[in-house]
Amino acid sequence: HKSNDTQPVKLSGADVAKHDNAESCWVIVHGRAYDVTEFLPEHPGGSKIILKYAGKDATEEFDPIHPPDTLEKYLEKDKHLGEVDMNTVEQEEKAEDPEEQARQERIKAMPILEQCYNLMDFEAVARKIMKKTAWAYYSSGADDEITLRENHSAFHKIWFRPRVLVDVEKVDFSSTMLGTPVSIPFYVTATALGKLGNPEGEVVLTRGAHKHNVIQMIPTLASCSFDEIVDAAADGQVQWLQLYVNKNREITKRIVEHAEKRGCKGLFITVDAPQLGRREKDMRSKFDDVGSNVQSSSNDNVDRSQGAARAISSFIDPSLSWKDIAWFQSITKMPIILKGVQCVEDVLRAVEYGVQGVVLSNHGGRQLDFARSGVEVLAEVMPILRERGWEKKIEVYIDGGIRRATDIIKALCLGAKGVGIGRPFLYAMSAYGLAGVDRAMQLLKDEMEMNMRLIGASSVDQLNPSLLDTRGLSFHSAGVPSDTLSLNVYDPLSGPKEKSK
Ligand SMILES: Cc1cc2c(cc1C)[n+](S(=O)(=O)[O-])c1c(=O)[nH]c(=O)nc-1n2C[C@H](O)[C@H](O)[C@H](O)COP(=O)(O)O
Repeated sequence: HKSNDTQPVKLSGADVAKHDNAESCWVIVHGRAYDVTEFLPEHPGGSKIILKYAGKDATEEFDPIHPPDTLEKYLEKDKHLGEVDMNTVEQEEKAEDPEEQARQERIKAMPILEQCYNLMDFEAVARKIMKKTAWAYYSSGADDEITLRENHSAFHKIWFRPRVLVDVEKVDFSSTMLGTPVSIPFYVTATALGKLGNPEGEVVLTRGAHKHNVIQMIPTLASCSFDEIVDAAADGQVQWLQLYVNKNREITKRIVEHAEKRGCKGLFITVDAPQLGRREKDMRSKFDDVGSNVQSSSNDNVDRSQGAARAISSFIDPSLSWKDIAWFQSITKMPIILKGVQCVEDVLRAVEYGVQGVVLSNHGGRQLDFARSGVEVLAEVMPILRERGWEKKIEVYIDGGIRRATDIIKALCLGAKGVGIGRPFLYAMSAYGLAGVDRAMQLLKDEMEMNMRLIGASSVDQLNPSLLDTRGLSFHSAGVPSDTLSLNVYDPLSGPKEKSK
């Protein structure tokens, strides 16, 4: 399309609308048209979701799931059809969606930020005001969400043995992680699809992490591109990379080398997700979102019924194993940390393979249900590392269900170097943007100072196992099922007989 003054003529909405089927499928993203006909069968999210926007503007659906450079990177240049005159594109009449109207009303009535006094308050607000699909993706855990809930309740099985008459006038809860000084021993863990909750996505977390001098772990499956997230960091701000290992090792090598070149100070290889877990809230909401036609015999070659998670993770390599560690050590100088280790045997192997750290984690309860909480595994691991004199050989982190500074203190008393926090910052960002993330981090710092003072510790190196009573930690008390049959026929003891009349 060239006009006589060699300015490319923009495509019209009508030009694009003609290509609205599987035989010829054009979509508009950010004002530019793309021919995705040949790409349809390869789309990890299946062809149906693209065909829903065939001949139309797909920007709104595209943005939360795809980093902005996706089309640049993965769609051949001859499929880039050029600019569209957006004035000629018919904007979809959004059918009045009562649920969306109700959500908008809830947003108008949402509490002001100052009404949030702890991390769970952000979850309460987010649950009310987030889009259903976003809430479903962030909040869901695998299967019956037993581990999701156990992550939080495990901390309720640990009690403090505080010491008194310790001078706690000055409390310093700063620490270091992989050699980087941090203001408080938590980091923002990797959580995918940040733009589902906030249109700016992960860069909001970058700014919050900078403001509070904590580390951000950049997710492989971020909505923002890796470079956008690194560019959003301030000079000297430390970030780590969370890596899902691709079946195509060349792609993985490129990602790791690029991350090191851009200054990442840690490579966190996710090892608990050879396949992403079945998160049923996410799956259900995905059905509503694209209509149940996905249920029909969809000819796409990807099972989209697994919700967003499965759709975006078909590249992950389930063959990853201990023999690959040496290869990673050969392609990067970054410290290597295995994220998602869940028993002491694998921590000992990690030490033997020479990695610098592990995160004891069950992926926020989103992977194997009935996996134990990170803090319970921590209590299993540290005494054995100490027994072998290995506790200095490796940095041990935990994540999952950390919602209070007392959770952080319990982890550090048991020997963790620090903790990762996921959902609370997603909810804070989704409800209140950067101000929300800032407040959430500050609330944790305020709690940390008070609780360190009350436990009788003025710095994190004073936190030790003697300050805890962990005897209840490994009990997973489930009520004995009631014995209904015999109860029904059982003849209870009867008390003293009344006098006969
Ligand atoms: C909440 C959440 C967690 C995800 C996450 C996405 C969300 C919305 N995603 S996921 O889509 O694949 O499951 C990732 C991810 O990209 N990579 C990863 O290593 N962990 C992922 N995690 C796990 C995360 O890094 C922590 O292990 C977990 O969030 C800690 O639990 P809390 O959320 O309770 O703090």
